[in-house]
Order: sequence, then structure tokens, then C-alpha cells
Amino acid sequence: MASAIGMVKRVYAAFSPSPVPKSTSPKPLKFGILGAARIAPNALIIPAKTHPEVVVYAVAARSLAKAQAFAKKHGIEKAYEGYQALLDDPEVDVVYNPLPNMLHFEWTMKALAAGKHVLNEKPSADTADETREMFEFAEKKGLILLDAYHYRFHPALHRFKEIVQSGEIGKVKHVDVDMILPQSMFSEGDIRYDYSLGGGALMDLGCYAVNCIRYTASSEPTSVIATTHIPFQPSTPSADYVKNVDRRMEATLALPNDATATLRCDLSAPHKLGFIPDAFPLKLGARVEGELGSVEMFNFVMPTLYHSITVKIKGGRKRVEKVYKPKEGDKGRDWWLTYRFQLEAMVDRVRGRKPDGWVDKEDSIATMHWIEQIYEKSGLGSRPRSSYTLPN
Ligand SMILES: NC(=O)C1=CN([C@@H]2O[C@H](COP(=O)(O)OP(=O)(O)OC[C@H]3O[C@@H](n4cnc5c(N)ncnc54)[C@H](OP(=O)(O)O)[C@@H]3O)[C@@H](O)[C@H]2O)C=CC1
Ligand SMILES: O=C1OC[C@@H](O)[C@H](O)[C@H]1O
Repeated sequence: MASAIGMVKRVYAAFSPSPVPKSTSPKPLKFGILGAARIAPNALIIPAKTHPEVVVYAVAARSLAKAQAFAKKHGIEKAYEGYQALLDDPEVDVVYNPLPNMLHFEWTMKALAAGKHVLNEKPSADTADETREMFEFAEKKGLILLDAYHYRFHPALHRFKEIVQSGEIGKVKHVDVDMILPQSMFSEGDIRYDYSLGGGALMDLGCYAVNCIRYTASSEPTSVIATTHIPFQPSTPSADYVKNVDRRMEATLALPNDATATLRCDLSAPHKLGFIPDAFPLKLGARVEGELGSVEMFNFVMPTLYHSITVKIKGGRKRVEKVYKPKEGDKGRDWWLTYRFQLEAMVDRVRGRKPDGWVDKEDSIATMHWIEQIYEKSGLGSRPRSSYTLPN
């Protein structure tokens, strides 16, 4: 009962937080959003309300009317028609890029060229080469670039990894990550099903899984052993329909020291018996099997709402941990969404302070590299790289 009440309180505070006054010195950073994207409220607008050093100042959309409607709804000062207009505004300090995956590269490069720091949505881009280029360009310009693997900033995930690293479950033998969503979450026209926009379950959900496998195992895969996938099948396939978007992807990877990892991601898992969601209860979990036991984290992507970390040691010992509050000395509150932790880290880096966690260049590149390797093995091939090149 107490934990149910705690959950309700946390969820309420997470999505309807009391705004804090903005700092006067230093002046808050002005964020601009490219696209009136659905994720923008949760990923930036709500978290910004409780960050004294952040103001969401501008939004740009392909149509002015859409940008204006979004700005009005969220109390944003400026609305721009076209993304370049926002980048041309000298008052914007940081750009949030939640465009479709295929456009991450082009608009992150343009934002960096305009001298803005960038919080870029996951996955980084369509390819590892593009990811490397973006980070190298950010370095050259002396700007901060962060790919929004928001789950990496939550203390519960840090504890999950700490248990693996402590040796309590012994040497890692296998890592399993599930990112399964029930059918009907996304319409057929969603960007996730559009190959030309960088769609696919592995891109959208599998990027978390690949990232989580590498993070928890503290090692890089050595090869892709096997893959199976189910293509996205539109209800009325066009004459030129190509089965190159994975609705579901499953892949097994080899890890060093004879360990393995399996990821399963699905954008639309069918209901069982026609009405019970296959993804019920949510299949968003990571599990590490070691020589001495196992540790499993339920809901590693949205841990603020609810999560559990279950440790089972061979021979019978079992315990469950929940970690909503950050460690002593680290910043955060139990109701902070992963996005709020992420925003704290982004601002700390921009301000030259040390963040409590980070996802660096090589981490982002390696995640993209293994996504491409899995696509290669599956026969679907990488998503199309952007044709954009920076003008000389
Ligand atoms: N961190 C997280 O938890 C989440 C991250 N994401 C990531 O964020 C990104 C956006 O996802 P989501 O918000 O669900 O997507 P939406 O479809 O809601 O938003 C995408 C935005 O892209 C713009 N856009 C520009 N060109 C196109 C085009 N050709 N077709 C469609 N849209 C276009 C649209 O902007 P305009 O307003 O200008 O028309 C739209 O607002 C993805 O990269 C996704 O992986 C998504 C959900 C959760
Ligand atoms: O966190 C998420 O959950 C739903 C997905 O489709 C989305 O893109 C992802 O980032």
C-alpha cells in the first residue's frame, strides 16, 4: 500500500512538478526545440520547469501555425517557421533535436555550425560514421553534444550495474534485454515505420538495448551471432513496398570471455488471445546471468514510475532493491524523470561543471556501430545515411 502511494506521488510530481524560480546569475540557458515533436514535453519542457538554469525559449516547426500552436500550449516565447530560423536566433544557447532519426545528422550538424550546444535524440543518427562526424565537429567547435540515452542517468540503473560489477553474481555469462511494446501504440504512418526516415524497431527500441548490453557488461560485443526479425507489414502495401523496416528484431551477440547477449525489441507485439497485450506486464527489462547468480532490472527505461532490481544467488538467496533517490552527494529527487537527470547533466557540462553521469562520443558511436552490424547480419542493411554535407 505504502509503495503504491509512493508511486502515485512520484508520478504526479514527475509529470506535474512545481516550477522553480529561474536563476538570475548565471542567466538561464535558452533552449530551442527543432520540431513540435510528441516527445518534447516529457523529454525537455516538463524537466525544464524544475531546472533553475533552463528556459525553453523557442520552437520551430515546418509550418508556422504548428510552431505557434505548440509554443502557445507550452508557454514558449518564440515560434519559428523552419528549423534554420531557430538556429539563426543568437539567443538560443542549446538546441534539442527530436526530429526523425534520419534528420538527426543534418540538423545536429547545422545546429553545431550555428554555435549551439545540442541535446540530440536517440539513436544518434542512421550510421556510426555520421555519429563520429557529429561528435568530431562538436569537439572542433568546442560545443557539448549529448545523445539522449536518458535512462543512463537514473540512479537505479547505476545500482544495477554496480551489482554486476561487484562480483556478487560472478563472472557475466549472458545479458538479456527486452524492449517490447504492445500493438496499437504507433499508427502505420509513424516515423518509426518509415525506412527513409531511419525507422525500424532496432533503431527506435533496440538502440536502448544495444546501449544497455554494452553498459551493463562493461564490454563491447565481438560479433553478431544470429538475428531474426519480423518486417513491418502495412495493411495496404504499396506496389513498391519493401520489407526493410523491422517491426520486431531479435539478435544474439558474442561478448568477450565466452559471454553472450540477446536483445528483443518489438514496436507492435500482437495481443494474446486477441485482447491480452503480449507486453503485459511491460516487457522492458534487462537481466544479467552470472556464474553465481543473476540480477534483473524491471523497467530500466522509465524507472522513476516503478522499477525493481532482483538479485538471485544460486542456492536460494534472493533480494529486491529499489533505488529512486540518488547516492549521497549526487543531485536529484526520487520523482525526477530520467529526462530531468539528463537535463541536469547536460546543463552541468555546458556550464563547465562535472555531471553525475554522461554518455560520451565513443559510447554513442559504438551503439550505432552495433546497430548497423545487426542490420547487416539480418540482411536489412543500415538505414540510409544522410546526403547532407557541411558547406566548406
Ligand atoms: N527519449 C525518449 O524517450 C524518446 C525519444 N524519441 C526520439 O525522438 C524522435 C522523435 O520522436 P517522436 O517525438 O515520437 O516523433 P514525432 O513524429 O512526434 O516528431 C517528429 C518531429 O519531426 C518533424 N519532422 C521533420 N521532418 C519530418 C518528416 N519528413 N516526417 C515526419 N516528421 C518530420 C516533425 O516536426 P514539425 O513539427 O516540424 O512538423 C515532428 O514534430 C525520434 O528520434 C525518437 O527516436 C521518441 C520518443 C521517446
Ligand atoms: O522511450 C521510448 O519509448 C517509446 C519509443 O518508441 C521511443 O522512441 C523511445 O525512445
